[in-house]
Amino acid sequence: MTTLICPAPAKLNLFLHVVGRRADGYHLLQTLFRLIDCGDTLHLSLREDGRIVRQQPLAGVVEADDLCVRAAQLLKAEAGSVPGVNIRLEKRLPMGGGLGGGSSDAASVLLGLNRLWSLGLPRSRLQELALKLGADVPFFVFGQTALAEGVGETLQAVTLAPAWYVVLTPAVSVSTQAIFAHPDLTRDSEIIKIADFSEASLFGMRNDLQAVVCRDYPEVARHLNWLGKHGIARMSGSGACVFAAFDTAETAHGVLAKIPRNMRGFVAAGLDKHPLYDYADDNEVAQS
Ligand SMILES: C[C@](O)(CO)[C@H](O)COP(=O)(O)OP(=O)(O)OC[C@H]1O[C@@H](n2ccc(N)nc2=O)[C@H](O)[C@@H]1O
Ligand SMILES: Nc1ncnc2c1ncn2[C@@H]1O[C@H](COP(=O)(O)OP(=O)(O)OP(=O)(O)O)[C@@H](O)[C@H]1O
Repeated sequence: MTTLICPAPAKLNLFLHVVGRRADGYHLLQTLFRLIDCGDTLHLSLREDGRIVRQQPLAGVVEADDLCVRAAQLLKAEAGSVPGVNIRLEKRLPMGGGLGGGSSDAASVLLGLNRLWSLGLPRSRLQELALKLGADVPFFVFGQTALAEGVGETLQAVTLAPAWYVVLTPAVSVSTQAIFAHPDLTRDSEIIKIADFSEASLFGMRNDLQAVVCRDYPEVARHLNWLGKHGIARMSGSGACVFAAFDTAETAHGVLAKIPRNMRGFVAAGLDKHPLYDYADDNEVAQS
């Protein structure tokens, strides 16, 4: 049986500013996404009967809501007749962790099936489909460090220096929807000119979701306080995970080695390209 093993790397939001709100309630953001070399793994095996089958349960997520299954169904609706697939997910990323695990799984299914089913869809079309699954999914299909605007669908590639991140994973799950709906959330950060962005300006930036998450989840505040003693600590996405960047792997591992016994975390390197980047074509003509 043909099986593709597809990594689904996590992301960090190196900053995240909420700059407005759309009529439909979705928030307008400016954020800097970076992939890291840690994530879930998907096993996609070709079936011959056209069915999309999830091979293991996922805690708290019924099959119809599973972003992996929804991504495969979306691609099937786009492509028409397809062979079918068995989807097995090795889940490592915390759910509701702000690392984009579910979004990355969905993007890896889109990219993986584009290859497994020989669809030849261009990246631009896969990004449009990705947005139907969630605001973070287009970034993973884009597959490079990116400044994002809108709800996350307008993406511009940027180059960053190599970095190693200490990521702490508080044992709480934060609902993205609840944080964006929070009455105390500030939604009026000044819009930055993307052309003016430089890596040095990251120091003055923030995650606008962090204050409300810290108020409702003291565990997130505790992890930020500890990490803040060793570097510039910030929350990723809508939390709960927090991170700090270091110039060398050794420094990052040195900090991780000191974490208190009642905290968990890992070190991951910044990734410049998605491992499945080549599974989508950037040449629009390729589709015919
Ligand atoms: C916080 C981030 O992770 C930053 O990258 C994303 O903005 C969230 O992206 P995501 O997890 O893919 O979120 P979605 O699944 O699209 O949205 C979950 C819920 O969060 C709210 N939501 C999400 C994104 C956004 N820009 N504004 C919102 O208000 C909406 O109520 C939505 O129903
Ligand atoms: N395959 C999947 N993996 C993880 N979560 C899924 C999946 N399918 C659906 N979900 C739902 O999506 C929710 C968000 O999961 P995810 O792991 O992407 O959170 P997150 O890291 O906080 O995301 P973000 O950074 O985008 O806010 C989960 O709580 C779960 O209900």
